[in-house]
Amino acid sequence: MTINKSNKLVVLYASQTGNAEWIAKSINQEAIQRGFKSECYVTDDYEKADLEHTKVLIVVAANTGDGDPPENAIKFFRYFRKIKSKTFLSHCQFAILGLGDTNYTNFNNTAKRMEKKFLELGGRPFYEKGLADDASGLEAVVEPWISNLWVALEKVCERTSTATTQSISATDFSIKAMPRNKDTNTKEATIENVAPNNIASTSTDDTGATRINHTDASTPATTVTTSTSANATAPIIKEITLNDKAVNNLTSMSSDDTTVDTRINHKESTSVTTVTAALNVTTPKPIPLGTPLAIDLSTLSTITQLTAIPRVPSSVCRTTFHSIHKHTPKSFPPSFISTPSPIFKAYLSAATLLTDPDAVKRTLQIEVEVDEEEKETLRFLPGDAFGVIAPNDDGLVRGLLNRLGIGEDEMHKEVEIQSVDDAKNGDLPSHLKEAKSTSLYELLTYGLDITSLIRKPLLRMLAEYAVDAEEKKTLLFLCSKQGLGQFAALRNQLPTVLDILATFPSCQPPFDRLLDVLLPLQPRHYSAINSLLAHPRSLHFAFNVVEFKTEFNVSKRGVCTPWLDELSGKVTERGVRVGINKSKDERVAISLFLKPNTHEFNVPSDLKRDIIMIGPGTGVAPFLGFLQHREWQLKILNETMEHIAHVNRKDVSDKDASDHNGIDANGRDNDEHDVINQAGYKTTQDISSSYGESWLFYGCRDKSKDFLYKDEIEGYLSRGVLSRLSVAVSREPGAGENGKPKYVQDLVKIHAKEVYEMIYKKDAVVFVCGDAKGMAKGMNDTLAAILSEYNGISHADALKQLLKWTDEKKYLLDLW
Ligand SMILES: Cc1cc2nc3c(=O)[nH]c(=O)nc-3n(C[C@H](O)[C@H](O)[C@H](O)COP(=O)(O)O)c2cc1C
Repeated sequence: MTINKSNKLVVLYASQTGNAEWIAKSINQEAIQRGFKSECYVTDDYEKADLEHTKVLIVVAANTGDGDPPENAIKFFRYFRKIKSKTFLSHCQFAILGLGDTNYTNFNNTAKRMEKKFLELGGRPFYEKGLADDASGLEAVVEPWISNLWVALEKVCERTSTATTQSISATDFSIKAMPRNKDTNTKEATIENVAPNNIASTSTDDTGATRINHTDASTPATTVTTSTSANATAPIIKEITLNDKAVNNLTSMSSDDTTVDTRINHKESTSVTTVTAALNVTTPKPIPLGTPLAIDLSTLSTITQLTAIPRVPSSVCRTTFHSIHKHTPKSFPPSFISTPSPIFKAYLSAATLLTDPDAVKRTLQIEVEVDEEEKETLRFLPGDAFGVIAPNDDGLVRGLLNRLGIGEDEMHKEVEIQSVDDAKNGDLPSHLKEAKSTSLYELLTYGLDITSLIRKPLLRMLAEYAVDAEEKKTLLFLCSKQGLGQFAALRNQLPTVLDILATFPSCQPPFDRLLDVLLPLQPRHYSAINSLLAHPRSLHFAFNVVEFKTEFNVSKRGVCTPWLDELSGKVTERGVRVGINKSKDERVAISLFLKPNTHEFNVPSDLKRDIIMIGPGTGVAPFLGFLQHREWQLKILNETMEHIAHVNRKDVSDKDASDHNGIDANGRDNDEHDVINQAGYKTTQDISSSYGESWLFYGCRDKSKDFLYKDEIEGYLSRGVLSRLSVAVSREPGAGENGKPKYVQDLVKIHAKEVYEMIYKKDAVVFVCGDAKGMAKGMNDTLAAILSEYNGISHADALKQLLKWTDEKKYLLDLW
């Protein structure tokens, strides 16, 4: 069937964290610039897109969870699931760009499912599907896919107007190779204008400014950057003397974001000297300046042409200052934050350090509590996920705003984010649509991701603002095909936006341009690890505190976990539960929301169901909740049965179950008769013969330092709530040799036959919780190998069987 060229194109996106939205909108804008009539919608707005009449469709689709569609595509999938007509899309030609990550078992599942469904409904691809991989950098697939899309699109879609061109074309941008006038391999940054040989020492004064004192006494001291912390109360005294070697070998210096160390970056190598100065620790942290990054530019002078440079991101956002007055937040957290369920407040009530202070990772359990009148808000089972709204680091936010030339007063003024084209407010990125009453400080604190992997659109935009020709060239190089390796090396340094700006000091972009290219700050997700049956007003969760040094010895920290660690007072004693009992006015509130668990990674309601739990490291945490829940389920069931034995049935049905927060033994709303019926028990004796078999596979590095919840687990084992425990210790001598297990998958392999029998003969549910990158994939392969061996099926069929079990809730994964 021939289809006449369409005069309209629809671009849809399914996006969880903003990448797919950004890419889809860029495709849409470029299509318009190229003269196509294009419209862009989120997948769940399929009605607006009028798919029944759309002849040319492009979809950019990301994933979340374990190959699940993003939240804004769930309605879309539901809608399509119901459609059975094989000609529903026969009028439509489509192209799909998937954004996935090969660290996950179900790589690009959303894009693959979409393609399958579109084909079933008669749709025809006009351009081969692209499957980008976040593990190696989305750009590697996304950029060529978009570059070649236009040729394919010409064949199916009419241009309705003449194409407009940008000053720099998308491909084959040439620059004249210029001899480099500096022989350094790294860019000079914060002290660019100071001759390195003329530096004797640097000092930071009480205003937070860094001064460079010169060897030549006649040269007055140079002040590098002045950043005064508004609330600085005590002086910061910091004097560093550089030895000759350091001075001659110096290219740049920077103040560390977190430790207030001064770093000296060297010319010849990527090594960095860190000088820690005497510091009055009671002083507020100075505002960071960012850390200039090492970039190997040795090949740049040999390149005559840079190709595949992306277009300059369109200008979409405009900040409007509404008054000279300070913004007074009307809600907390800010209303521009959108979450899948209502945000509620819980108060920090306790913290426990689960690891030895010497352990490689610091693992914490945090407990938060809601007020008595709010306890109905808490509806979850152990294993259910919830999100935490965490702020970006205050210093980093101020540092970035200062770097952009925005002072203390201005950063707190009342602003609204609008579209540059007033008529097109719908074009605003989703996360800024509700930013109608906020401040620049609030936006950077809660709305924008300024610490995650940097993306080329940021560099491409900055290139437009680089006054220094060398910097502009470097930025374009990093965006180009020729600079792919250097871009990856830059990313590996895990720069913040401030670090990027410190590396390119001549760039002074307007704040609005950052809004155009930065993705939304994401809530952080954790699994609930307690049972409401045991703690009706509490939510407990455990995590590793993300703080580490990069290979360049630069300190890095996560957004949420160090914040929670600090809020809870950085507890130091292992295994001691430290209560945080503050008065009502002084309590520390955390903003949370419950996240519907699409896979039902929860303890089965039937106590007799056998379960296999596989959770190394913090992956064990929800299983502690499973065991706690089972123990309490039994306790409640026993109490209830006794009650029934003594009271007549009518009285029982009237009884208020409020002893347990009005929830049943499964943690859900129910009355006690239902509970007993669901559990399938008839008599008290029946209940006490109770638990199904439960087997926990756990893994840690060093039993003495990071065996999390050791006492609790052994307690469950001794009380019969847990039937079996197998532990792999990866850093034990001989681990991984001569059949000695190193990881949990090795343990499962050793017990292959018993695991198989439990799964097949006893219909056990298998739960896997933990790292998606190494463990979950290894475990999936191990389980497939077991099925393949004992069932006599191929490995591919075994993998299919596991997928089927996931659908049937018999093999459940909670991965990150
Ligand atoms: C929590 C989480 C789960 C993910 N699960 C998968 C997955 O199962 N399969 C896959 O291919 N990619 C997975 N990804 C990778 C995303 O699809 C990828 O990072 C994509 O760029 C995100 O695009 P977005 O920002 O538009 O949501 C996952 C990413 C996250 C953060």
